[in-house]
Amino acid sequence: MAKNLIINNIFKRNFSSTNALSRKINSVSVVGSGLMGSGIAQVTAEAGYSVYLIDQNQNALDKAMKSIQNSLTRSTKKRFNKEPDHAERYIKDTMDRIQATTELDSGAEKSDLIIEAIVENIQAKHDLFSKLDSISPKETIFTSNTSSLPITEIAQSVNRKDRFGGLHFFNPVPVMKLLEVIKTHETSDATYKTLLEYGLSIGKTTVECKDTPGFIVNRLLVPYMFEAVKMYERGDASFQDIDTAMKLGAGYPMGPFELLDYVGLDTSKFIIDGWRKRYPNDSTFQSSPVIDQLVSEGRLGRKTGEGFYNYKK
Ligand SMILES: CCCCCCCC(=O)CC(=O)SCCNC(=O)CCNC(=O)[C@H](O)C(C)(C)COP(=O)(O)OP(=O)(O)OC[C@H]1O[C@@H](n2cnc3c(N)ncnc32)[C@H](O)[C@@H]1OP(=O)(O)O
Ligand SMILES: NC(=O)C1=CN([C@@H]2O[C@H](COP(=O)(O)OP(=O)(O)OC[C@H]3O[C@@H](n4cnc5c(N)ncnc54)[C@H](O)[C@@H]3O)[C@@H](O)[C@H]2O)C=CC1
Repeated sequence: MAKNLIINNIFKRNFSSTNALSRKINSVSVVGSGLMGSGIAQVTAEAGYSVYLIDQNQNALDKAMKSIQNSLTRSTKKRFNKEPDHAERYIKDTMDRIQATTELDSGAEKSDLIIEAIVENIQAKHDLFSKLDSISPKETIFTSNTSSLPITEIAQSVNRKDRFGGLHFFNPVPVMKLLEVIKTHETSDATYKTLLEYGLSIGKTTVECKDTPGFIVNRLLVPYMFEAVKMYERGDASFQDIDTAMKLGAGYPMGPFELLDYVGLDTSKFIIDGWRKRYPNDSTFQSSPVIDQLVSEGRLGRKTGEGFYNYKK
């Protein structure tokens, strides 16, 4: 009941403010098939869209398709508990809706919506979007799943600034219910409405965000996580005890170090390095010698089997 009320209120708020017509989305390209892109492709395909999952790296695509299959197996086990045939068909139908490819053109030429989930680097994102701008139909809407870069800055590389917004998902995408939908000064009402509708169609609860640093969640979460790292680096507490304290004392599902490993230490480093450059006088974003060291050793967290914790055992 309470959940429906919240969703209804979100509907009212979202749709009362504009008469703009949204655009129908049939086909979605997700560029970047890592941790986030694979989850975004999965939930989009589960909602019935036809999905192109695009990556420059064939191994990453193979790994993504395996992880989607595993995730679907996990979630359908409970959902279709007494109907294993339904579960099997659901998984097959969902997988069949996803086309994995290294060819950017093949998806971009046919998609109504493109969701970018590549590495957190402004130059890489600019290079990608300027290519996409030249090959995609002019109506196609572009979005970024960036954790920390301003959407307005990413959109500088394209002409269609009215058809550009942010769709910020949370990890693990199939489980986390929130979707931050970001509007820049140039995002049109029709584009924004389409993005909100897409979010609801994949079963997420949407929140409306301005293009402010870290949007809502990361503006609060990133400083907290880096305070935890500094506490550990000062020797005030072990990282294991900080995790235990925040789980049992503050009710978080994961402690900050477990979460850093879960997000990926490379991505976390990209975020903090980027914010330090942008806000050089803010001590919150000082570099972390411990994270720099782990990243230089290739210990990137769960995805490599080791970060603060060891997952290989
Ligand atoms: C600079 C610093 C860095 C900044 C970071 C910025 C990054 C961003 O831009 C934004 C982000 O994403 S921040 C990260 C947000 N995510 C979190 O905080 C996750 C916290 N952890 C959790 O919620 C649970 O531990 C979690 C849900 C993960 C696991 O829950 P449990 O510990 O209870 O474990 P399970 O019992 O195994 O799972 C619970 C239910 O979830 C299902 N599940 C888990 N993973 C899944 C997956 N990958 N695919 C499908 N289903 C999955 C699992 O099956 C289970 O379902 P039920 O059996 O139905 O309950
Ligand atoms: N890891 C997390 O918890 C979250 C990350 N994000 C954001 O999502 C984006 C992706 O993050 P992750 O999935 O964690 O990264 P990841 O490192 O797991 O995956 C990135 C993928 O992009 C591919 N790639 C890189 N450049 C490419 C290009 N030019 N064309 C095609 N593919 C390319 C790589 O081969 C790799 O497979 C970043 O912007 C990150 O900030 C957002 C929310 C949560």
